[in-house]
Amino acid sequence: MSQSFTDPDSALQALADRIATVSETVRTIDPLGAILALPVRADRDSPAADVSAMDGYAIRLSDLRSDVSLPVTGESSAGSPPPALAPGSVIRIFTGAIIPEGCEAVVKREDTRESADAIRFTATALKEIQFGSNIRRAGENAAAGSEVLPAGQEITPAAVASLVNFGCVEPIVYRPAKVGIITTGDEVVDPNTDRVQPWQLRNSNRAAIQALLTPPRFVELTLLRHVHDDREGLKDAISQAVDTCDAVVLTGGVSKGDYDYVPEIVAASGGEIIFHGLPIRPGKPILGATTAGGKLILGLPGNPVSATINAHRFLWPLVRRIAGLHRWRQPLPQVTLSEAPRASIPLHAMLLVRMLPDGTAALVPSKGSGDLVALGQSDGYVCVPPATTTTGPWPIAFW
Ligand SMILES: Nc1nc2c(c(=O)[nH]1)N[C@H]1C(S)=C(S)[C@@H](COP(=O)(O)OP(=O)(O)OC[C@H]3O[C@@H](n4cnc5c(N)ncnc54)[C@H](O)[C@@H]3O)O[C@H]1N2
Ligand code: MOO
Repeated sequence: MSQSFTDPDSALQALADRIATVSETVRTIDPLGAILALPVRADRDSPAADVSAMDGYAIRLSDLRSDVSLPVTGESSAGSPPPALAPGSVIRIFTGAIIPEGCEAVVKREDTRESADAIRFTATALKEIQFGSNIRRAGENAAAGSEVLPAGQEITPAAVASLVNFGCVEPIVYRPAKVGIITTGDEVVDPNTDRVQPWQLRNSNRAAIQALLTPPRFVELTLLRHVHDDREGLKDAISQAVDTCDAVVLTGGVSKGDYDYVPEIVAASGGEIIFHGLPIRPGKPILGATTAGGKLILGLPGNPVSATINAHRFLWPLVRRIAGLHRWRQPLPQVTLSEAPRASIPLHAMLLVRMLPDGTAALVPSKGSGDLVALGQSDGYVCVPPATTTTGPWPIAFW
C-alpha cells in the first residue's frame, strides 16, 4: 500500500527499510572502492613494539643532567633490533626504530649538543623531557586482535594503507550492487543519432544516472535499456531487469499521462509501492517500490532536472545501502544562499545552485525541470523546506 509522506527523508528511510542488501562476498587482492564485508582486526600490536617518534638519542632519565657529556655507545635504526642501553651512555636512534632496553625517553637531536661521539643536553631537553617522551608505545594505536576497520566501510585509499599495515592483503568484500537503468519514451533517442527531429530528444537521463553511478567500485551497471511507451515492452524490460539486478531505476512514465505505465506494471508484478508522489519539487510524481524479494524499483520522473536531482537524492543513497555501506546516508553541509528564493511553495524544494567565491550559494536561474542548461551550470542543489523564502543556511548536495 502506497503511503503518504510529508517529508522526503522519511520516504527514503521507509524505502531503505524494505530493501535487501547484498550478502554475497568475495575475496579480492584489489579492494580499492569495494565495501568490507567483515571487520578487519589487528594481526599484531600497532606499533608492534615501543618505537621512537623522533630522530635523536635514547636515554635514561637519571642521566638527564646539565653537567654530563654522555658517550654514544650504539645505534638503533629502523629495520634492525636495538642494542641495550647501559647507564651513563646514550644510543643514537631514528624515527620508527625500536626503543632499546633500559631507555626511558628519547631526546630529539636538535635538543642536544652533538660532538664526535658524545652528547650534552640543551636547556629545552632538561626542561621538557619526561618518562616516555617521544616514545610511541606498543599497541597504542590498536592492540593485537582489536577491530581496526568495521564491516560496511568503503575501502578508501586511506583504508588501503590500514589494511596493508595489518597484513590484510586480500580482504573479504561484498560483491558490487547490480543496477539496471531503464529509460522510457518514444521521443527519446540515442545521443549518437545523426539528425534529431524537433519531436525527439537525446537520452540525457541515462547518461546522468550512469555518470552518477560510475565512479564507485561497489556498483555494477548490469543493464541499460531504452523502451518505447509500450506496456508489454516495458513489462518485459522490468521483469528482465528485476531478474538480473539488485536495483532497477526507471525514468519517465511515472506521471499521469496515458502512456505512464510504470506504476501499474510494478503493482501488477506483486511489488509493494512504498510511495508514489512526494511533496517535492522537482520530482513530485516519483515512485519508490520494492519487489517481493526486496529489490528496489525506483521510478524517476522523465524531466531531466528532476531525474538527475532525484537520482542523486534517492537512488544514490539507496544503492550505497544495497551495496552494504553502513554510512549510506551522507550528512550534507549547510550553505547560505546569496539571495532568498522568490516564490514560496508548499513543497520541499531542491534548487540548483552555484557556489560563489564568498562561500555563499547563488540560485541558478532556471526555466524549470526541463532546463538542462541550468542543470549543467550548477554545482549542486540546496534542499529548502516548504513555504520558505529565507536564505538559510540550508543543506547542500554537490554533484
Ligand atoms: N497531469 C499531470 N501531468 C504532469 C504531472 C502531474 O502531476 N499531473 N507531473 C508533471 C511532472 S512534475 C513531471 S516531472 C512530469 C514527469 O512525467 P513522467 O515521469 O511521466 O515523464 P515523461 O512524461 O515521460 O517525460 C517528461 C519529460 O522528460 C523528457 N524525458 C523523458 N525521458 C527522458 C530522457 N531519458 N532523457 C531526456 N529527457 C527525457 C520527456 O521528453 C518529457 O519532456 O510530468 C508532469 N506532468
Ligand atoms: O518532477 Mo517535475 O520535474 O516536478 O516537473
